[in-house]
Amino acid sequence: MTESVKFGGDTDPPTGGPRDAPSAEPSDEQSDERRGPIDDEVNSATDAETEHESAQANTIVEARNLTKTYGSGADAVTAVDGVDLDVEPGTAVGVLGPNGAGKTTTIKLLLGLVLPDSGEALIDGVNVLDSPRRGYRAVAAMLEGARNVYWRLTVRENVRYFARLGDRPADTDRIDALIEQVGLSDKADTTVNELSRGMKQKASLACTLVRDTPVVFLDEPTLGLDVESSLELRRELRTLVDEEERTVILSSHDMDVIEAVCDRVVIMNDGRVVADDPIDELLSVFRTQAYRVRLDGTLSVETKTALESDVGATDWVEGGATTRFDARTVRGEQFHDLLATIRDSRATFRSVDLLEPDLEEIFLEITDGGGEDR
Ligand SMILES: Nc1ncnc2c1ncn2[C@@H]1O[C@H](COP(=O)(O)OP(=O)(O)OP(=O)(O)O)[C@@H](O)[C@H]1O
Repeated sequence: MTESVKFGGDTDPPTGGPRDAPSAEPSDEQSDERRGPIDDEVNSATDAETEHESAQANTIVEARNLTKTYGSGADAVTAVDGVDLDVEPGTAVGVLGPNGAGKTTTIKLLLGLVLPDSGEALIDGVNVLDSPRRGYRAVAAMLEGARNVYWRLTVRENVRYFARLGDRPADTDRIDALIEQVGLSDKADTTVNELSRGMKQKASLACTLVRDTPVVFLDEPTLGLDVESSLELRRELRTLVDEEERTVILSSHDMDVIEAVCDRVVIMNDGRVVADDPIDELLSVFRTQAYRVRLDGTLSVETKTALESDVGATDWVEGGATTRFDARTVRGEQFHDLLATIRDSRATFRSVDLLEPDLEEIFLEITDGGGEDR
């Protein structure tokens, strides 16, 4: 969901004035999720009392020992298990993990959409459960793709509607610019239910970004987008962080998106945070350098087997008198061993090129294979 209204793929258009508190989207999670507009929020005096004196002065999103178990007894599933998180303003944090790792539940807990069994979530120092209205003022979120937008409204009507929910409503130019940015200018006056899935996703994104909130949560933002739109979105998200100092927290299975957008990566597995590092550090800690090797000549079966086990040689391309392979896991001095092995063979080097480290390999290594269904 994007934010402040009740969502549904084919819900009626909003008829009343905008409300500025989110509600959970329709789902089978009713017993666990907060429902409906949050009318019971206490007044600002109580808000002040509940305001968190953050130990981390420079933190805009905080999770403190968040834990959530769905179901009970033999059916109990601990989706989130003691998650701590501190996010600095003006950074982009990627949340990675295999299916069922607890990413979406963590985001819903941070948004106050799911009630934790224990722990607390704070946005801009405000406890989102105690003071949802104040917490949500700082946040826009897009969960589960296009379920947040009103399908019977046009793209422009949707974006305009969500724009009005902000403290500083976007003007027509900004609305048009956002619609153009997500590549929907020629569909601006088309009702959302006439759009393709990818276009619905784009409309949903425009609605999320239009409120100019300091914090933006995006769950799988590139799902359903074509390559060009996905690249454009990465640029847009990075601009939000670099030029507007907004904080972006996104979950994605798309490693390229995470690498392109995020300063930091949180990797989850079985409801726990198993790695939380600046992206560069993560890449270098696990860096086994990868090289593409081109040879004149061919290699014996024994040499190939040795290269496969020693330096992760893979993707063999052997044609006539040439050989090409990628050595995927070359650590430090192993590079010299690789050179020596080739020199001892009948082949000679044509070229050796450094390959970019692959975040996906790192992620799979950390999560021990990444779960059954990946
Ligand atoms: N409403 C619910 N009722 C019962 N179990 C749930 C509910 N929501 C999530 N779960 C379970 O909690 C665990 C974590 O789910 P969650 O959706 O948070 O993971 P995820 O990392 O976002 O997964 P994915 O990458 O597949 O979206 C899973 O085992 C899931 O089946």
